[in-house]
Amino acid sequence: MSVHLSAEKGQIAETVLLPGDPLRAQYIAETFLENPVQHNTVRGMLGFTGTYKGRPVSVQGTGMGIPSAMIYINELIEFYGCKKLIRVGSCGSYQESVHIRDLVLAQAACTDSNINNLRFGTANFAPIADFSLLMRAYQIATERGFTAHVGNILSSDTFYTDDPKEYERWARFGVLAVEMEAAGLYTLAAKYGVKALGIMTVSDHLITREETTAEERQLTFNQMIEVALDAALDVE
Ligand SMILES: O=P(O)(O)O[C@H]1O[C@H](CO)[C@@H](O)[C@H]1O
Ligand SMILES: O=c1cc[nH]c(=O)[nH]1
Repeated sequence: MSVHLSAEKGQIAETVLLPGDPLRAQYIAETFLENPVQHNTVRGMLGFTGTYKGRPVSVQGTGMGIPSAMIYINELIEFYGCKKLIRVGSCGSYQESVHIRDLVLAQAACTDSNINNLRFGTANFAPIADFSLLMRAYQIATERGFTAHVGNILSSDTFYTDDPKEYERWARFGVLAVEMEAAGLYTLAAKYGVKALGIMTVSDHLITREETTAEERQLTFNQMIEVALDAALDVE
């Protein structure tokens, strides 16, 4: 076991889906995986391993925010040897053209977190998705008629902001949506030379103020999961 995960070495697959919400991890395992076995309950951050179309796949909750997610991602890569990590999360839209329940495939992730200033000082590192996973995910989404947007997102350290219009400065530069983990995932994937992608479903809209329910965020978003699983299967 690693510091925050109780699985034995070899019990977690090379491909891992990473929802922030541990109950979404359970839903994914029970809905999409064959023979899922729970491999983690430490801190209630549920993790499962099963098969998808006969191939081993794990799903591990990461909690909310870059610091929490990076703990799990670090241990998954360093201790368990995970090689394809796909975040399946919710996000808030920053653009009129990106509607609730649409998919956002994060080509890159800006951040207001200090994680990379700690590494690179005043220089900026650009956290980006694995191109093969990104391309395949986009192909699968469009083949199935899902609405998918590819572009830049913001991984923010804050969910609640003092200024409700703060999103405008990011939106002006084409940022599609906000969530709280992808920049951390992409940074660690670059550091360790593994493949990563963030696929998010729009759960709420910063401009129109439309939103999905907590139950939807926990239990639905099936299009995103299908795209993540099939893209992972198709990319070596
Ligand atoms: O739905 P998840 O995957 O948790 O993702 C988003 O939702 C949480 C905030 O409500 C943050 O973790 C954010 O990134
Ligand atoms: O981090 C997030 C996730 C969903 N919606 C938001 O506004 N922010």
